[in-house]
Amino acid sequence: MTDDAIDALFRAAEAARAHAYAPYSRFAVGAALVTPDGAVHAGCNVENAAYPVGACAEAGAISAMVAGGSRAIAAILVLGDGEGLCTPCGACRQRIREFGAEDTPIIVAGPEGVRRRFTLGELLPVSFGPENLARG
Ligand SMILES: O=c1ccn([C@H]2C[C@H](O)[C@@H](CO)O2)c(=O)[nH]1
Ligand SMILES: [Zn+2]
Repeated sequence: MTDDAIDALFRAAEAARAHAYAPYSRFAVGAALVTPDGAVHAGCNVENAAYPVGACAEAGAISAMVAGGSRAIAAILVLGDGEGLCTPCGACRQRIREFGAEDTPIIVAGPEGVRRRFTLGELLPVSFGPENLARG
């Protein structure tokens, strides 16, 4: 990925994160993904008074992608907060798996910029995906 492409994802995640609804955790997250044809979709976390009903930023970005007519993630960037790495939770790794590939970049950022790059294969090894259900 070019620096410009990563920059565009960072800015989209930043804009989405500004709208995060996280009154309970006070941990705002933004996520932005790019499809193979270059479309960028973003999402933020949306919490709920019934805590388990809250949704992650990555889930929002993926919903926006599917609603926009795309079904492939070329790369995804997650922008969190704090000192640590805001890597996608287990459920979101599986959500990314549905539309990604082993080598799909998952870029973890903080407010100051990119912190670390992973691939989906690193974060979700030996995964189960749509191919497992393919019938010949
Ligand atoms: O990758 C992550 C990690 C956490 N969260 C959200 C879920 C919850 O609203 C808050 C604290 O876990 O951050 C995300 O949206 N994405
Ligand atoms: Zn998640």
